[in-house]
Amino acid sequence: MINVGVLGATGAVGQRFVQLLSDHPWFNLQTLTASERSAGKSYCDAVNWRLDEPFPESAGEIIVKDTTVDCVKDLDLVFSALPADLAGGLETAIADAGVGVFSNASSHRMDVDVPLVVPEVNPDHLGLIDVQRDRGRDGFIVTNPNCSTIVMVMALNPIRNRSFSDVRVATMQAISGAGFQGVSAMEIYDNVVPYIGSEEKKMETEPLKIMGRLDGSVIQNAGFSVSASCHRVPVIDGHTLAIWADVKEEPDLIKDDFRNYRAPFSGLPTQPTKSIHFFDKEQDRPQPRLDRRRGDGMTVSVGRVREGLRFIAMGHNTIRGAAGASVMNAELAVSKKVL
Ligand SMILES: NC(=O)C1=CN([C@@H]2O[C@H](COP(=O)(O)OP(=O)(O)OC[C@H]3O[C@@H](n4cnc5c(N)ncnc54)[C@H](OP(=O)(O)O)[C@@H]3O)[C@@H](O)[C@H]2O)C=CC1
Ligand SMILES: N[C@@H](CC(=O)OP(=O)(O)O)C(=O)O
Repeated sequence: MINVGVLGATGAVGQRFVQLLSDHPWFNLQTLTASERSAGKSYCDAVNWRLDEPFPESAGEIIVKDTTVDCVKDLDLVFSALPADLAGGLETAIADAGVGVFSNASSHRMDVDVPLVVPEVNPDHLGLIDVQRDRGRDGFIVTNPNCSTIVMVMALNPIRNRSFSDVRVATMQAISGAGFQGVSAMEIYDNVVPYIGSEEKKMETEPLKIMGRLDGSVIQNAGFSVSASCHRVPVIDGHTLAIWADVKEEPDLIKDDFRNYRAPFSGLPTQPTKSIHFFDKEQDRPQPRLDRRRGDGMTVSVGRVREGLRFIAMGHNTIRGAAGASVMNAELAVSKKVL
């Protein structure tokens, strides 16, 4: 077993990590950290459990620690669900101390030697870990993308060999994406908020790195551009995206791409049987309430493929878009014997 910890274990993403790791076949969940407000309490007393899954009793008696390098330096790896303003310095220090860091936070995503990985899309980018090691780092940092970006690149992946240069996307993002303190009921009930800070820039830059090519020790960005408009809607979990791409081929060929898509590997514990669920006939799918739990929250659903090329993609933002993505990245790294 590989000994792991979760940083920011009491938050929206941290709770998902604890849920996914409390009974994991490869990872032994040893350490949970949060702010000094939670430190010293048992996890069951510190956390306000808000997931639609039973509380994992095996984690309940773990004493939550303040988030420091010292309290995780003896672990093999940590999963980070820290706020981005804290994650930058702490993740660097933890990786330098010899621990593998799998992070959800945005702080290191665009660092030139840090892989920004979606396992089905760019597994080879884990090769950047060697670049970190070559410059003397004992541990390493691997990041996963922004939750809307993940859904988009998963949906573009089956058609990546069709040539496109211009991608446009409008998002309808769930409330849980803003974290537990993020959006008040007065703001979101009976409403749509057409602004999510920094989200559009992330969606316009991260996909180019993820779908780029690892050339020696450098990522060559993909050769398309993205224009994004991001919106918060009154949905608890599940980000829905309307995507336009300037693909020339007929929609029937593109439907075959989605229908026939298979992940390039199999057997990781968190990997869904189907990475993409394609709605061939139903005109009113995917929908977050009906489709977000497909593949235990790890499947991205695609539908309404029309000429243009226009289609809809939807995925669970705190599972496929965050904690599940990071756990699967770690499983991929273990399977590639990176640890
Ligand atoms: N929500 C989502 O869908 C996604 C989130 N992310 C990223 O994941 C990260 C976590 O997001 P989310 O879970 O939504 O955030 P939350 O606000 O729900 O949780 C924040 C966590 O960080 C801890 N924390 C806060 N301040 C400190 C501090 N000073 N020192 C140590 N720990 C602290 C909190 O502990 P305490 O309870 O003690 O305050 C809590 O465990 C962010 O970087 C976010 O951008 C990425 C993709 C998707
Ligand atoms: N901003 C995203 C969630 C998030 O925290 O993303 P990032 O890790 O890129 O800041 C949302 O609100 O749905």
